[in-house]
Amino acid sequence: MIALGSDHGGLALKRHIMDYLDQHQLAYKDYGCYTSDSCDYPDFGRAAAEAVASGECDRGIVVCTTGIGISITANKVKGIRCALCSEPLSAEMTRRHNDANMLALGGALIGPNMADSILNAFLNTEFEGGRHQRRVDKIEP
Ligand SMILES: O=C(CO)[C@H](O)[C@H](O)COP(=O)(O)O
Repeated sequence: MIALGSDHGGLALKRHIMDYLDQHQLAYKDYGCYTSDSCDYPDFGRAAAEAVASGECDRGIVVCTTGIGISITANKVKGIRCALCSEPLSAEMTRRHNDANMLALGGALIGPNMADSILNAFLNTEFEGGRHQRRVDKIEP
């Protein structure tokens, strides 16, 4: 189960991501926002991140205009490792090395084809463990 969250600036890309997940028969829960009315990204980034941290969802994907504010928000939740990615190699590497459990995207920066490439990498790459597990264990204060 994938937790989704966005503000108004990420809503269009989040809707594209929902289509992608539907096409790949991957289940998701949308923690808002639900309309294009101006809203506050921490409300929805935190809700999605808490769903991942609690185990209710396995991974999360969050979107705001730049992806920055909503990734900062998600990373304030204990247990969340949210990676802001603008190309697929970063998405692959953050899974392999950081065991990222959330992905952040910028709705104004990422087109649909690039989003699909990033999603393919994020959702289909396994954590390598080993020395990377030791480092991930040191992240939480
Ligand atoms: O990217 C964001 C945060 O990092 C927000 O989407 C952005 O700040 C929203 O701005 P506005 O209210 O002007 O649409």
